[in-house]
Amino acid sequence: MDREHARKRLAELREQINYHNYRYYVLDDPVISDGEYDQLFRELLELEERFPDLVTADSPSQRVGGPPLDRFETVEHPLPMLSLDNVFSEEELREFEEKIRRFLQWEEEIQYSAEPKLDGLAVELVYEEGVFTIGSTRGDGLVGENITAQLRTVQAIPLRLQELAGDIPSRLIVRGEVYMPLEGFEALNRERASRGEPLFANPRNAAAGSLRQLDPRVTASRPLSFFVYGVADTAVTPCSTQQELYRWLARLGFKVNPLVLHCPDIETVVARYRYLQEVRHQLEYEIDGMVVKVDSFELQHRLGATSRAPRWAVAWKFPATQATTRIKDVDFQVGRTGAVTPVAILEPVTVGGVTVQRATLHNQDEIQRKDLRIGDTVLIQRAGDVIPEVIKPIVEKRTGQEQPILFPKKCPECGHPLVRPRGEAVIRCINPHCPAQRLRSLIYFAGKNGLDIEGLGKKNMEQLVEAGLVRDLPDIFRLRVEDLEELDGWGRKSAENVIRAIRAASHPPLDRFLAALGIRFVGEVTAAQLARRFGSLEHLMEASREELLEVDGVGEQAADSLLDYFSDPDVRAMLRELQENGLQIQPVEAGVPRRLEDRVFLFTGSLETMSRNEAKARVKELGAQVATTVNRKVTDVVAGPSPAAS
Ligand SMILES: NC(=O)c1ccc[n+]([C@@H]2O[C@H](COP(=O)([O-])OP(=O)(O)OC[C@H]3O[C@@H](n4cnc5c(N)ncnc54)[C@H](O)[C@@H]3O)[C@@H](O)[C@H]2O)c1
Ligand SMILES: [Zn+2]
Repeated sequence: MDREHARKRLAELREQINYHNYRYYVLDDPVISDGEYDQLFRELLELEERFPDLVTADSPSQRVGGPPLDRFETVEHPLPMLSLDNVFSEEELREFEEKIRRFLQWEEEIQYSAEPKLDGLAVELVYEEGVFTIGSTRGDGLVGENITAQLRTVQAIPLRLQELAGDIPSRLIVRGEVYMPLEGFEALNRERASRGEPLFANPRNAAAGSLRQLDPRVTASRPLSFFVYGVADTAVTPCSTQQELYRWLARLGFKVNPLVLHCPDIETVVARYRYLQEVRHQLEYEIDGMVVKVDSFELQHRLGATSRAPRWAVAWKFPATQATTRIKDVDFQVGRTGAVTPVAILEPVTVGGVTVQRATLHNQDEIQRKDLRIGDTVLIQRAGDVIPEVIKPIVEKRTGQEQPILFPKKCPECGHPLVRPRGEAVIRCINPHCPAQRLRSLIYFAGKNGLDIEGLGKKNMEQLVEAGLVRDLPDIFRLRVEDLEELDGWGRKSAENVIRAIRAASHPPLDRFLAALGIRFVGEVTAAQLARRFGSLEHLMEASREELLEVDGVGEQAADSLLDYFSDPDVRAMLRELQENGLQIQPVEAGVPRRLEDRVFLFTGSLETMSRNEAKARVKELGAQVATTVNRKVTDVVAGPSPAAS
């Protein structure tokens, strides 16, 4: 690019970034995702590096955040509150260390503090003689908003420091992040949607919007919390490293994030990043990366800062989880239980390295609450293995050409009229012979949560159904090697393997078999309780409504669903046929002691002697429940030997 082009592009970028800064920092209502913003910013930095004389004083690269809102009084920060430079790969992290080494002419190992990068809002808290006096936002780094009254409502912020720590400096200025736990964020957005108010794009914007409320009572009603991560001036503390500082601050009564880790070298930092990336979706709050800080205060002082960020710290961002794209159309999918789920067909977009073309819209109510339309530009999110979802429309991008999303009246698979049972959010096809439900029941029955028949995954099952070899569950047990080996891409060997796997899976214990049937409202846990209470399929099929309701975990809906299911003559015929074709259900000893009842397990990392799925099945057999995220109900955490697990 020549100079003239660069000048033009830079002006464009500055204008765009300033607009997005305004949407983000002032309105708490961004119109692009953080990942997209980071790309613009990166392009700006790269161009400015190539053409240093084109850097202007008002460039976003020279500044922090946005101006304070004039509805608040301002607070001048005694020492500037800076941003952080970003890195996006291990290579860039190592360059960061190299730069430090050159700057300091330092040969020895550099020690670090590696910390979750909390996705909230930076605040500064001033304590005079141990008493909280002034609290402010970062603002533009030099001047922030006075939100003392609002911050007083945040329970995790101590109003008075504990004196246990010995001498407290007469004036102590701490900094940290106010954040909104995910559960509270989701509840807040649901509430806002039901009142027709605009949704927050993420917990960060929700936290910022909640803190910058003129009426502190509104702030008090929002679930905010706080983690401390530094002080303005380390010289007033008795500490000489970041780690000592955290221990000291904890003794004063501050909440320090439990995942902060002291790293003796850069290798440990890298391992820690991988670890945090693995557990991030199990945390109760959102993190968008890891902050790496040089541990020693002496080195921090020698390194100093630029006008925008300290040289002794860097943010290593996680791959993005959000992006913006357009809803081209909406598809309606019929699930195993007949539920009809609207799925947005998207303009393909990459999120964290994966191309996303579809996202769930959940149900009609969600669509209405979020006010989504075909043609809308939307913010989407793909977090972990979870199905991508549409967070909200970007209303600013509407052209007037958007179309409402209309639900079909008839099942897209079988044409049967759809119904919406009273009190339910979903619309269903209740035709028990609906082909969509059949196929999905078959897939579920043979899948991981069912009999787990190796070689009969989704793809193969679809092929068998298409070839007319399987229509209903009993057909699985009628399959012969000769039928399978003829199929496209099979052959003798794989046919034999699958037949062997079917035979091996044909003696399931009653609870497993029940779960595999995929009866509505009867999940694994309920299936296990039912098996234990009734012992055999015959007894269960004869159970009355009252008897069913006596079983733990069986409510009215599950009881009705079971009665409906077992009273259907087609189902009875199907169950008989299954057994005639070689399926032998193993009775379960009624009333065996269940040693882990009332316990809730959480597994993280890979385990040594069994797979995670195996371990989960094991504890469930013993009566425990399994959680997928850290929450208050969890009683036991089983962590695999991840190198840096804390
Ligand atoms: N979507 C948009 O339109 C838009 C617009 C502007 C900014 N942004 C987002 O904001 C970022 C820039 O914001 P920024 O200047 O606040 O920088 P930043 O959020 O990337 O990093 C600095 C901030 O990290 C926070 N932080 C969290 N944990 C920390 C810890 N353990 N130690 C120290 N600090 C910690 C602090 O609040 C600090 O101010 C962008 O990279 C982008 O993700 C998005
Ligand atoms: Zn149907």
